[in-house]
Amino acid sequence: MKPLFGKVGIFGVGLLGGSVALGLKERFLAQEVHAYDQDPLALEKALFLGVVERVHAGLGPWVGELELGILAAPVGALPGLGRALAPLAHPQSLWTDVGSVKGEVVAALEGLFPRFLGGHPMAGSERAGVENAHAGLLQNAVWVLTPTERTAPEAKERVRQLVEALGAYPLEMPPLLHDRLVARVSHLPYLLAVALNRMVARSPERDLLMFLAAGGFRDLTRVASGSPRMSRDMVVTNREALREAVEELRGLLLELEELLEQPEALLEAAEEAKRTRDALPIVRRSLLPEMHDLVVQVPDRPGEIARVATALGEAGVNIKDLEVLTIREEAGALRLSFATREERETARRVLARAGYRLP
Ligand SMILES: NC(=O)C1=CN([C@@H]2O[C@H](COP(=O)(O)OP(=O)(O)OC[C@H]3O[C@@H](n4cnc5c(N)ncnc54)[C@H](O)[C@@H]3O)[C@@H](O)[C@H]2O)C=CC1
Ligand SMILES: O=C(O)C(=O)Cc1ccc(O)cc1
Repeated sequence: MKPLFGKVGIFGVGLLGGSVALGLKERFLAQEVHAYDQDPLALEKALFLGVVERVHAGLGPWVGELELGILAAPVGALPGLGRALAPLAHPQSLWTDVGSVKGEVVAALEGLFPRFLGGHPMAGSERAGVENAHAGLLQNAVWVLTPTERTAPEAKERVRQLVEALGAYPLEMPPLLHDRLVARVSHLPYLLAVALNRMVARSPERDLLMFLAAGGFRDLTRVASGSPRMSRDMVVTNREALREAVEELRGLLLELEELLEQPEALLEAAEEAKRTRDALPIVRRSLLPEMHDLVVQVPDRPGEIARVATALGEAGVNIKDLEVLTIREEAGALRLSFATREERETARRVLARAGYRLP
């Protein structure tokens, strides 16, 4: 059977580029996957890890052989990369990107390639580089696509096919709406993570603070561990929308500061926050069908996940998703997801009988 695409090129083979390449490979979606990166070490790793078939340290005639090109370098590098690629690209070739910001990027790229559609997979991790890439990163992820009046309908159809074939859910919206929304749910949280870490780093009590930082600080600041260059480009390129979001947050913080003198009103705010947070479907999997979660406390020692999985397996209960919630060193918790309420209740009984604590 013929794969969905002929030769595919990945431009910037880091966490995202590598994950797309692995998805193409695992699902037999491309005849051959080529990669270009400005960092020779990234290319070496991509080849060594078997993420792509061919690597190129420079752009050249090989680009003209591609049916599909995917730009996966940091947002600030995308327009320049596009300008270097456009004269080499086949006129019929299809182009897309995975950049975290769409307005400026789409405006720059859609003028360069006759068949272009901007994209942004809402999936990621706080680890950078191709060595952390895996196809599962994109599976079940919401993948925003940002067509404009200039987008060729057939280009849109082909990129949608790509996204669906990679196991993700395409969601269309205009580029600027995308930027306003992700400013609030992704870029502002990143900036906050930088601010919180900066507060600790600059404190004369830095060492003590580091020692005391528990789950809350870690959870809230996780995204600061990602690629600094990628994240810096993301917030700078989306600065207009982000400024608005920062302004909104500033107002909210002032409001909450005042509520410190009104405990009843603050309790209401806390309850509202809990309702909102608890209603998030499943973090990073927002358009998935409803899942039924169970959190189980486990001692931090070898074999615990296996014991939980075996107990459930023997009872015929299928675990659909699993997340390790590393809260403390001596104990942690697992979030287990099941397809049905019945399976979750069976799991609850099985694990309680096996002596596990279910908070
Ligand atoms: N990290 C994440 O969680 C997510 C990132 N994105 C977007 O994906 C893109 C890539 O980010 P990551 O894979 O996380 O970063 P990364 O740092 O893991 O990989 C970026 C790669 O691009 C290469 N690169 C930099 N400048 C280049 C240039 N001018 N030409 C060719 N290659 C170049 C780097 O050497 C590196 O190998 C960014 O546009 C980012 O906004 C989108 C969704 C999630
Ligand atoms: O790890 C996470 O949860 C993230 O939120 C990472 C991330 C970084 C950049 C994006 O454009 C999208 C997601």
